[in-house]
Amino acid sequence: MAADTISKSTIPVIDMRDFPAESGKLIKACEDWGCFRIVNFQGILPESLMLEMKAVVKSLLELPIEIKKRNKDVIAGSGYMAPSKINPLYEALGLYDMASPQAVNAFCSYLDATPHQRDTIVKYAKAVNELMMDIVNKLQEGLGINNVSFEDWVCQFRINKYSFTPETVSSPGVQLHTDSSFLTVLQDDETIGGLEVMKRCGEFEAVDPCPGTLLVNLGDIATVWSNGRFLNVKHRVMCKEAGTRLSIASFLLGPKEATVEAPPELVDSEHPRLFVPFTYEYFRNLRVSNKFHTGEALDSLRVPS
Ligand SMILES: O=C(O)CCC(=O)C(=O)O
Ligand SMILES: [Fe+2]
Repeated sequence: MAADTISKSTIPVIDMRDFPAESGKLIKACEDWGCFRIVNFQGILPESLMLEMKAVVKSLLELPIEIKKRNKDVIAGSGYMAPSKINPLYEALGLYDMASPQAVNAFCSYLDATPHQRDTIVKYAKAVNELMMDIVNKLQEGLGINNVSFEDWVCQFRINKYSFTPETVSSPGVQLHTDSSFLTVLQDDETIGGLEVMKRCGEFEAVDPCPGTLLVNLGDIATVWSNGRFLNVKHRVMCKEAGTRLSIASFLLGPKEATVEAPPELVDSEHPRLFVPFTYEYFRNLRVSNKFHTGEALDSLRVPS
């Protein structure tokens, strides 16, 4: 797909087959927007697998609530989220550590998944992880950084369902937030829109559906790792039309045990280290226990100036 056939929206579009030519545009997208759409990644994640995964997600989210409730948290907020007072139109299932066969097995067993559904989840997780590694390597090349390995970083899935009706038009689907992750690969709905990203100036930009492409959002950990260069994009979902919106978010969270810190290439006397090193687990607990949704957790982790 050619980059210039994509939507009216001005969100940057990155052609994954056109590197290093797209490198400057990729880094600028991370700095100015904290998000971008990617095209031409089908060699890693074929469209047929994206559609198959969407069908699996749809049937899992249609299970009776008693079954969905068996998908318990492994870390704060990683399991089933029922519709709530704050987000009554929204529910989600989650799989923490999608690269772990035991974690995938537990998730599938609790939800009585069929062998075909399990197989699709495993294939999708592997492809999305490979795509994430491709993206982070392109980011590193763009910044002139070598040798940082992201292989042991934990990945989490969240599959989201929004039940929109004519009566709920203009209501929020999911409240304004940043992702806690380094980056999020989002397979959004093919037809039902509603996602909005906040630009640096504070205005919202609608992210229109664009089947066969993926949206990449940068989260709080990207801001820390890039020593403040990358924007942790704030975003929300609004009900714009009646219909069911289904999205699949795959989060590259942080290292399993090591601390998150900017690589030395991004730190010098003109760019002093902005954040103290911390583990992802510490950060996640800080965010969840204080109900920090839009990056406020980063404030208390700044190096005193
Ligand atoms: O459903 C969407 O499009 C957005 C989901 C999202 O922002 C998230 O899961 O963090
Ligand atoms: Fe998000």
